[in-house]
Amino acid sequence: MKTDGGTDAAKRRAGERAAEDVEDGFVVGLGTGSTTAYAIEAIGRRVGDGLAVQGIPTSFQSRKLALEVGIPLTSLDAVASIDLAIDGADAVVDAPGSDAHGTLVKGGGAAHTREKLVDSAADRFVVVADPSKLTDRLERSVPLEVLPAAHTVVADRIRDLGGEPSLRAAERKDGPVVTDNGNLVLDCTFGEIEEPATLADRLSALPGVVDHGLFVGLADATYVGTDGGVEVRQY
Ligand SMILES: O=C(CO)[C@H](O)[C@H](O)COP(=O)(O)O
Repeated sequence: MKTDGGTDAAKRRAGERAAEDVEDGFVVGLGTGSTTAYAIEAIGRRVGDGLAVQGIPTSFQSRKLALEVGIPLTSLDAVASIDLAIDGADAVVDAPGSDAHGTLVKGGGAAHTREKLVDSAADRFVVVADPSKLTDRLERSVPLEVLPAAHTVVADRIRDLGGEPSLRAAERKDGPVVTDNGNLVLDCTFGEIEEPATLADRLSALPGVVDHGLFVGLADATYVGTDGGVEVRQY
């Protein structure tokens, strides 16, 4: 799960900076991916030093890591609120002055449905990223988690919307990626996405789509790890 060189150091800085925001007694949403993993490890170290927190994982991967580093876990239906969610992103729109500023594309790890559920339920949602994730133009493909029975129908609707869908293939298994929820993933390219909020509404309206990887208006801040430290974008 580790990446190399500067990017890995930047991810670590961002993740560890976000972990500093966790306060005693917090319920914390634990996102998925290599950048969030640094936050989870840092929270685990603070738990070892006596910090009392409860984590809500967003995937099998983040649950496994949280258990390994000693973070007590709970679930969304067992808490009244989530104080802070920390999560990574595949793309972060960095265009101050634009309506899309702070929009995310997530789901590179096929965990975006549970990530959106937890991140949107949190009082504060902090994105952790390295500089390669920042973009002023949103051109990245958007993952859709779809019911298995719906993948061909949804693919047709995506083409109707001007997109090009591709069923995500598993790397070390014949056949497709199957999400933690037992569904499939369609990665959909739309060229440049000029109005992410409009596209997000259209994708949400498609029968058979469980959720999509566009996160519009959800992030409160992005912590960007850099060579020398961490830059903070507040939204
Ligand atoms: O959305 C995600 C998983 O579904 C991840 O947060 C996203 O892919 C970023 O991962 P990484 O921190 O490894 O670059």
